[in-house]
This record gives sequence, C-alpha cells and structure tokens, in this order.
Amino acid sequence: MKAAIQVKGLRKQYNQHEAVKGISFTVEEGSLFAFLGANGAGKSTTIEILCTLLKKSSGTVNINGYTLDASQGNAEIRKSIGVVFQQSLLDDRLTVRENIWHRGKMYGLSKKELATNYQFVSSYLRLEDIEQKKYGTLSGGQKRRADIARALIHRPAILFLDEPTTGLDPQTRQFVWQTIKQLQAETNMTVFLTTHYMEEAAMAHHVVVLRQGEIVAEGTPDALKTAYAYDQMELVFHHTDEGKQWLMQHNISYSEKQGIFTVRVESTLHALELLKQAEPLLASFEVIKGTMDDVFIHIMEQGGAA
Ligand SMILES: Nc1ncnc2c1ncn2[C@@H]1O[C@H](COP(=O)(O)OP(=O)(O)OP(=O)(O)O)[C@@H](O)[C@H]1O
Repeated sequence: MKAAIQVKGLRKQYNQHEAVKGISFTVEEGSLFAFLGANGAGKSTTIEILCTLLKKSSGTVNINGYTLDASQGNAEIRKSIGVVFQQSLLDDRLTVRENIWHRGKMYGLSKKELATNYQFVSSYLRLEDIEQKKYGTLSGGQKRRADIARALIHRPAILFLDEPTTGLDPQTRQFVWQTIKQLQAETNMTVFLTTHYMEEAAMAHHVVVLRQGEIVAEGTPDALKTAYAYDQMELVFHHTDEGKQWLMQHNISYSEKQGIFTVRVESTLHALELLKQAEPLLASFEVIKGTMDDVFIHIMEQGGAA
C-alpha cells in the first residue's frame, strides 16, 4: 500500500511548551484515518502543520509524495489537500455557488474544469437546493455541506476533516458520513479525521490516539478494542439471592442494578463457559461488546502502549 501521508519524529514547540513530542505515523492512500485525543493533546497543532498552516519545529512530513518544507512554499501540498475546519472559511455575503467558484479560481482551475468539478461536488453534497442562497443565511447542516464542497472543488487527493460533525443534528451527521464513505469508495480519496465521536472513529481503517503530544496507542478499531476494551455480560437470575451467591462462590466480580448483574468476560468463549455453568439459575442474559468509548476512556485513564 502507498502512503498518502508519512510523518516522522514531528515536534512542535510553542515557547516553553512542547505540544507535539516527536510523533511518527503513516496514513495509507485511500484509507480513513482517525486522529483522537483529549482536549489539548496536540491534534489541531498536528493537523495545522500537515495542512501547511503552522511551521513544525522539527521532523519530516511527506504528503502525497511531496516533502513539507516552508522554504519551498508547499504549493504542491496545498493542491493535494482539502481542509474542513471547525470554523467555516466561506464568505457569509456570497452565495454557496459564488463561494465555491471563487475558491476554484484561487486554485487556478479553468472555467471548464470548474464547471466539471462543481458538477461533481454538487452531486455529492446535494447543493441544488442551497447553491443560490447566501452562505450566511444557511442552517448549520447546510453550511457544513457547503464547507465540504469548498474543500473538494479542486479534487484533492487527501481530505482533512477537523471534527466535521460537531454540533450537527443526527440526520446531517449521517449524511456527511454517507457522503465521505461514498467519496472514498468511488474516488479512492484519503480522509484524515479528528473527532470526539467514538462511533465515528470505529469506522476508520486506522486509529491513532494522542495524549499530551505523544502517540499512546494505534491500530485498527478491532485491534484497539481487543487491547483496551472488554466485553461484558448482563445476567438475570430466577432468584436474585441465589445468583448473587453463585457469583460469590465462583469468585466472579460483578456490579448489580435492579436485579441485573454485570460481569466482565475475557472472550466469547469465556462467556459461553460461564453461561453453561450458571444455566440452571439463569432467567436471561445479554453479551455487551466493548466499544471505542471504552478504548478511549481506558487509554486516557491508564495510558496505552504505543
Ligand atoms: N499558539 C499557541 N501558543 C502556545 N501554546 C499553544 C498554542 N496552540 C496550542 N497550544 C498548546 O498546545 C497544546 C496542544 O494544543 P492543540 O490545540 O493542538 O490540542 P488539541 O488536541 O487540538 O485540543 P482540542 O481537542 O481542544 O482542539 C495545548 O496544551 C495548547 O494549550
């Protein structure tokens, strides 16, 4: 697999404070990459460096085959990337179409290229109903569609999304995600995402977790779940007291709420063994799979192994 982004030993120092402490990672071409971390972990600093908006202190960054180097202007990198930040960059007084055309011209697209690319972004982002409206009059969800269209007008190889769905209603979040996934599947675009929604991170091909400027865990969502989350089982007994006694006799730790006992299980096989043993006493049970939320909380509380 080809690397769309390669970062080696990246550091960023703000006066006395080292916000990014020598991180290295690779983003594969055509993949969905999720960059996670609590507030202040260094996500925005890293993303701004990759997008050529902030100077690194040291380390090497390669984007779409081009080496990041402020002294060379980074024009090729800028052409390779589209960026959707939390704050919009569009002009409130212009219509959506004017905003996007204006952006396309800044990239030096010809009229013909602009028309073709506009058609492309408009069909993905369903701009027909908002293209003649002034950006300042749009709802939050409509604005986000226009923001993403703006980032895509020059057909970049890599799309950076900094918390793209924060503050959006569930329906718009779903639309944004469908669009991103469809774009990826149909155009092999690489997507670099930061998010606070763990269910979004669970859709990524690769996840990197940052804490205080360092990578503390990385892998596929499944590998991270295996390492940092665990499955649980909820048990309901015919007779609560009997069940409680059975758990204590078998040295099984549990928590109880209104007659539902929650126990931790190491694997599905372990759950099966427990169920077999407890079967005569059981009224019902449910296995609850570990989530990316568990992964994040575990890593932030206890730290992970990079
Ligand atoms: N311009 C700056 N000058 C000094 N320190 C800064 C500057 N920008 C960020 N920092 C510090 O660097 C650290 C990393 O900040 P950064 O914004 O990159 O984190 P983040 O992971 O993006 O957080 P959030 O999720 O809140 O956006 C923080 O301790 C922050 O206070």
